[in-house]
Amino acid sequence: MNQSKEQRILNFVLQNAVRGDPCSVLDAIDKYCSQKEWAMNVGSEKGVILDKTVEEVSPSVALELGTYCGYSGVRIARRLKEGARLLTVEFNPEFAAIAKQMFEFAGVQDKVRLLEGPSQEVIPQLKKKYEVDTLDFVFLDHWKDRYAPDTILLQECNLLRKGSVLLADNVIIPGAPEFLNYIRNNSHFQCTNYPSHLEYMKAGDAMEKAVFLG
Ligand SMILES: O=C(NCCCCCn1ccnc1)c1cc(-c2ccc(F)cc2)cc(O)c1O
Ligand SMILES: [Mg+2]
Repeated sequence: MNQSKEQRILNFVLQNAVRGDPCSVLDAIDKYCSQKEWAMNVGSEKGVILDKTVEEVSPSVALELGTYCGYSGVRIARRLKEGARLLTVEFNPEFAAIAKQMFEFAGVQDKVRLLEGPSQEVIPQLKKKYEVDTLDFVFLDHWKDRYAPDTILLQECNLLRKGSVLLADNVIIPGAPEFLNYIRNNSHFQCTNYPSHLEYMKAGDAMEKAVFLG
């Protein structure tokens, strides 16, 4: 049975990166996906925006919606302070299996908890089942038509506190118009747009940061 693209990405990392070195894992994924096969990792250019936001927030508890192969999960986890943790949600079991191996190879598995399932089912479980009080940082990178409903769900579940930071990938390509419309017209959020480019391509993309004002 021939391999999936995601399996090929993982194999390239296992053969070309250094076990326990998150940066070498990120570099290997970026090398493979820019030279061999495009894949929907946030990539190195938008990755810098992600890095700076994580450093700024210095979250104790971070949530990622849309794990994929684990690229952004490794990117976030490598920047977390001692004792901080990342919860990452993936709907697709094949992607989740790849990401789990990616986290272990990168050596960030103790900081990352991979939750398999639809975000609309996982989010309401975060407080009771995963012992979350509130979320300091949320990276949205899953189905683009889920960004707005899941942002509403996070509020309904009292998972955001004054100062919680949301960062959304792909608000230009593929685009998240409903989310932008919702968040930019909501007085409880302070929004900032970060123009960039689609991962590994010249096409324009952007990330949107939204700070919850309580
Ligand atoms: O669809 C994307 N991500 C969600 C994948 C499924 C998430 C499943 N899931 C996980 C948890 N809950 C649900 C995505 C797409 C593109 C893209 C851009 C241009 C193009 F021509 C084709 C594709 C670029 C990205 O950066 C993306 O993130
Ligand atoms: Mg994305």
